[in-house]
Amino acid sequence: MPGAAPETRSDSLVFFGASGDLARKSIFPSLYRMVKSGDLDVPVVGVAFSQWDVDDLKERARESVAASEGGIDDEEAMDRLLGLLRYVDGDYNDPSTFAVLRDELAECAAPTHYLAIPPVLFGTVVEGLRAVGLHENGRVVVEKPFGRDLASAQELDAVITQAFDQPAIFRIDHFLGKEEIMNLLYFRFANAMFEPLWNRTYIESIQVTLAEDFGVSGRGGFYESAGALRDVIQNHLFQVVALLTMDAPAYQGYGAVQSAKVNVFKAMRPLTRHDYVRGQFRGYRDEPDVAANSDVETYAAVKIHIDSWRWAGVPIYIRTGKSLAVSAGEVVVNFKRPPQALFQDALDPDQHPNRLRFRLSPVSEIGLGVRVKRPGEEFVGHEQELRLPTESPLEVEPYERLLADALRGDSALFTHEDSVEAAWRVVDAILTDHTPAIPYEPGSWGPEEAAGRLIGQDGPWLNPRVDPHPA
Ligand SMILES: NC(=O)C1=CN([C@@H]2O[C@H](COP(=O)(O)OP(=O)(O)OC[C@H]3O[C@@H](n4cnc5c(N)ncnc54)[C@H](OP(=O)(O)O)[C@@H]3O)[C@@H](O)[C@H]2O)C=CC1
Ligand SMILES: O=C1O[C@H](COP(=O)(O)O)[C@@H](O)[C@H](O)[C@H]1O
Repeated sequence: MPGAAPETRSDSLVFFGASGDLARKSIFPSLYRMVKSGDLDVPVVGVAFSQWDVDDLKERARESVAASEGGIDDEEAMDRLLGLLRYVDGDYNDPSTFAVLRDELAECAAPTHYLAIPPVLFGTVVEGLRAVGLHENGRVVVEKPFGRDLASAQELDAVITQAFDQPAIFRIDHFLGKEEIMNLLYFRFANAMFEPLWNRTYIESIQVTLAEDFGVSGRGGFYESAGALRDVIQNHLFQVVALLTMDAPAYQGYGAVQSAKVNVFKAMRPLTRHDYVRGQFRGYRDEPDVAANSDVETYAAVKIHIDSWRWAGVPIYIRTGKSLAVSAGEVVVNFKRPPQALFQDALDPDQHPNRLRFRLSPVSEIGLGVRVKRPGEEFVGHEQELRLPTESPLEVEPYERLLADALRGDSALFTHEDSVEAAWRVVDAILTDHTPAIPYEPGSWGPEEAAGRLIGQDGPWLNPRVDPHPA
């Protein structure tokens, strides 16, 4: 029997990968916040292969929340979270792990299984659940990347849909649960003033940057099997581009947003090696679990073409990298210059066009870059930016939002298989047909070639500025 009806509220959360990096960084703090907000009051079964017991899991949970922003500010809620935790130890390749899990879930009729594990094990875990009947009346939340390429994504989908119906499959992309990314959709379609300009007639180019000033943080094994293109571009940053460039949804409701996003991926031209620059920070090969001759990219920059009426001829540049100069996420929409050089500074190549800038992290902000006249006799101006901080202390963390939605059976903010496959179609060729990764210095902005060969005349890259004391 297939998985749960979408509207059923889950009565337990099974959390595969409880000893992992994501669990420590994000999931325990989110579970804690869910307990505080009343969104989590069901047993949480952590599963890992660390030879832990439930006390080790509780210790990890406590440490993880204590180290997160805000720390433990409600001891009673922390105790409630600890009281919900159960633990199962075992290898996912060993069927007995799932038999033990089934016994642990004996009292639960509708579990949500969350797979925060290495992507190569997604299929193994789903088959393990199915073998012991834990798919019945259950749902599954699968981390990204969903597959390694188009063919493996289709194979994975076939394995998962043997166990779970599509409405019980939640493909998570935590960027879709970020306030500043949901705001891209809201900002575009809640304001009428930008929509007439949002096309090839007025927009010259778009840049999307996700820079991180840290390396692979002990995740060398994972990174060796992924690389920056699979880790971040095919999923998180493509979702950002889709929200930025999609047509208006045809009706109210998130189903229409899903369709509009798929249309963007379908209109993206498949990338070739000429649209792609790869880099690797010096020192990556010395990381644990990284091959001494690894060619895996820790930096990736691509030039996207959307062959649609709206976007024909507007290049969209996406880049991401580890060990770059700063940690920041930003989108810059560059508008075209005025059609005539009316003022004497208009021919200055350093004069910036109008820009709309969406700072996604570390703080969120929208900036509108315009030129204004400098006081004086001359008609000479400079660029000023209207800055709108959009950060709020009340923000819900992405995993808090998305896991609560999954437990409720609300799949609006999760990706669908057609989107995943359409996105793989765009990058499929360059996963294997590419130039070697170019070494770059940690703390830099990545290989020069991304500035030269890739972006060229459409540049320069606009590097996000991180204020030490943001306004
Ligand atoms: N880390 C991040 O910043 C983010 C990660 N993700 C996604 O989350 C997923 C997990 O990533 P991450 O936490 O970094 O990965 P880690 O490698 O840190 O953690 C993997 C987890 O899987 C467990 N595991 C591995 N092999 C087995 C096995 N054979 N049997 C049982 N358990 C096993 C590990 O257990 P043990 O250590 O006990 O062996 C560990 O708990 C990935 O899909 C990733 O793309 C998504 C967003 C951000
Ligand atoms: O999925 C991933 O995302 C993080 C970046 O997400 P953020 O919310 O922490 O900005 C990235 O560091 C990681 O490599 C990747 O697996």
